[in-house]
Amino acid sequence: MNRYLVIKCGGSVFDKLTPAFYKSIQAIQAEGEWLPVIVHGGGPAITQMLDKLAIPTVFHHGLRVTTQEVLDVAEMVLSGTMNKQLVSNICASGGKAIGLSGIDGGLFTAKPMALSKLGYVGEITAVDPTVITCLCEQGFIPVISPISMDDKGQHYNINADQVAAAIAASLNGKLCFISDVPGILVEKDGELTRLKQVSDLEIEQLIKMKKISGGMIPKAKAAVDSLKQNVQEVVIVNGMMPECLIDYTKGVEVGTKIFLEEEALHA
Ligand SMILES: Nc1ncnc2c1ncn2[C@@H]1O[C@H](COP(=O)(O)OP(=O)(O)O)[C@@H](O)[C@H]1O
Ligand SMILES: CC(=O)N[C@@H](CCC(=O)OP(=O)(O)O)C(=O)O
Repeated sequence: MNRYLVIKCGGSVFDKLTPAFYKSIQAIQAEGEWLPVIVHGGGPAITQMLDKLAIPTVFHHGLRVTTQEVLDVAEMVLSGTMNKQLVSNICASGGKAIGLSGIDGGLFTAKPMALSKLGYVGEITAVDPTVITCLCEQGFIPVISPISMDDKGQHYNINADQVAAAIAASLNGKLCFISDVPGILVEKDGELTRLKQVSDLEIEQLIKMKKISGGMIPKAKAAVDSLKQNVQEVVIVNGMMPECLIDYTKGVEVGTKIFLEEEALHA
């Protein structure tokens, strides 16, 4: 039984996470059943810094078009401000957190994404989780920024949901996306309703029908990809409910659970 719980903290919810949330990460580790590993984003903070520097922000299907100057800002914000803030928040709540990016310890490598108009947006080519397992075994909580490089040393900006999926797959763990919404929402009788669970095929349809849009597109796709790479379970939950993580580890139904239709048929 593999015990890694990868928790992806979205930039959308970062400012709203309370000390109770960070304490819950530390409590999960102390309880002993799960080894927490944090992957974080920081999209809104990158956009804010780009605005300050009068550099335009362009997104294509939920991914940031990344020129060299955008890459410099993304790395500064993600591996600098965001990563250290998250590490200090966990440490202040009693946990022993340590910050890393894909570059550190050769954690994950990247190549440019096929869509050339995205610039220095990377897709992951390999993950070597050794540094994570070593840190977790020593009682640390790794906090990972989604910046990496290729074999020539070129750095890339990678969507944090994709990084979380690849890390969870390499650890054969569970994956929990913490966002600013209670899960995947769809309109039902004029009201936005949370889907308790949703299959890969339904996600494809919802994206086609534009009922899943913006940042939820890479998240939903990363969730499906991770299941195809043997991640045990994936949920999207609301970080504004600090008890959501503890509830999840106790088996309480929270957020939206993603599943593969094919596996459900054979279950
Ligand atoms: N069907 C949907 N259900 C829920 N959120 C959606 C949906 N379609 C688009 N979104 C948007 O996706 C956002 C979450 O993605 P994103 O902002 O990238 O979050 P994060 O920073 O947590 O990765 C939500 O705040 C919401 O605006
Ligand atoms: C290529 C790409 O889009 N990279 C993201 C990396 C940060 C991220 O994913 O942040 P969230 O989790 O807050 O969305 C970006 O530049 O915004």
